[in-house]
Amino acid sequence: MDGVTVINHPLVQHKLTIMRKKETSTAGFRRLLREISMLLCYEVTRDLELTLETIETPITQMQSPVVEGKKLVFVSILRAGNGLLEGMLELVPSARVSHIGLYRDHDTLQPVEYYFKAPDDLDERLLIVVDPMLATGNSAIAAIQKLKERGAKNIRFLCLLAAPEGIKNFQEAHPDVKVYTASIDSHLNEKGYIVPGLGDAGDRMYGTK
Ligand SMILES: O=P(O)(O)OC[C@H]1O[C@H](OP(=O)(O)OP(=O)(O)O)[C@H](O)[C@@H]1O
Ligand SMILES: O=c1cc[nH]c(=O)[nH]1
Ligand SMILES: [Mg+2]
Repeated sequence: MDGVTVINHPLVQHKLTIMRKKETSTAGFRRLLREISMLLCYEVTRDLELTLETIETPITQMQSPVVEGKKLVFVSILRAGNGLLEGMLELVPSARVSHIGLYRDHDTLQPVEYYFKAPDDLDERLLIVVDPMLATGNSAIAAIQKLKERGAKNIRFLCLLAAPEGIKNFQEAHPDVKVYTASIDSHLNEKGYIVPGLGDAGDRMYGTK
C-alpha cells in the first residue's frame, strides 16, 4: 500500500502476538509496548539524513556521521501514545516532545481535545506522531491537523495496529504524511474497534477496564 510501511520484523510480530492475547496482563502489555516501541522507532528513523562531523577519537581525527538537522519531535497522542513514547525516548533521548490530549467519544467516534503542548519551531523539525491505534483515523487526523496549523510540515505517523478504513481516511486527509505500522488488521467492528485488534490500548496499558 502506497505511503504505508508495515514493519514486519520477526521480533515486532512476535511481541505483537503476545500483546494481542486477552490473557496478557497490564504489566506484560506495558512492558511489551515499551520494547516494541524501540524496534518501531528504529524503523521509522531508518532513512534519516546524516551529515559528517569532525571528531577526535583517542587515536586520530575523523569525519563521523551524525543525524542532520534540528532535534526530532515525538508527538504523543494521549493517553495510549505515551506507551510508545517511552521506549522511543530511550533510543533518542534528545528528542523534543509534544503532547496532544484527545479521547474518542464512544458514540460519535469523533475526537475530543483536552490538551496541547508543543515546541514553537515545528516548521523546522521532523515530527513523529505516535499512537498505538489507527482505527477510524479521526484522532490521528485531528492531531496532525492541529500540528499543521502550528506550522509543522514534515510529519510521520507511527502506530502499532491500523484498520484499512482508518488508513483510507487518514491518507485522504493527510496524503503527505507517511504511515508506519506493525500490522494492517482486517476491519473495524460496529463500535469502531479494530478486528482482530488488541482491544482498547489505553485501558490495557493502564488497567482502567
Ligand atoms: O482512529 P480512532 O477511531 O480515532 O481511534 C483511535 C484512538 O482511540 C484510542 O484512544 P482513546 O480515545 O481510547 O483514548 P485513550 O488513549 O485516552 O484511552 C487510541 O489510542 C487512539 O487515540
Ligand atoms: O480497537 C481500538 C480502536 C480504538 N482504540 C483502541 O484503543 N482500540
Ligand atoms: Mg482508550
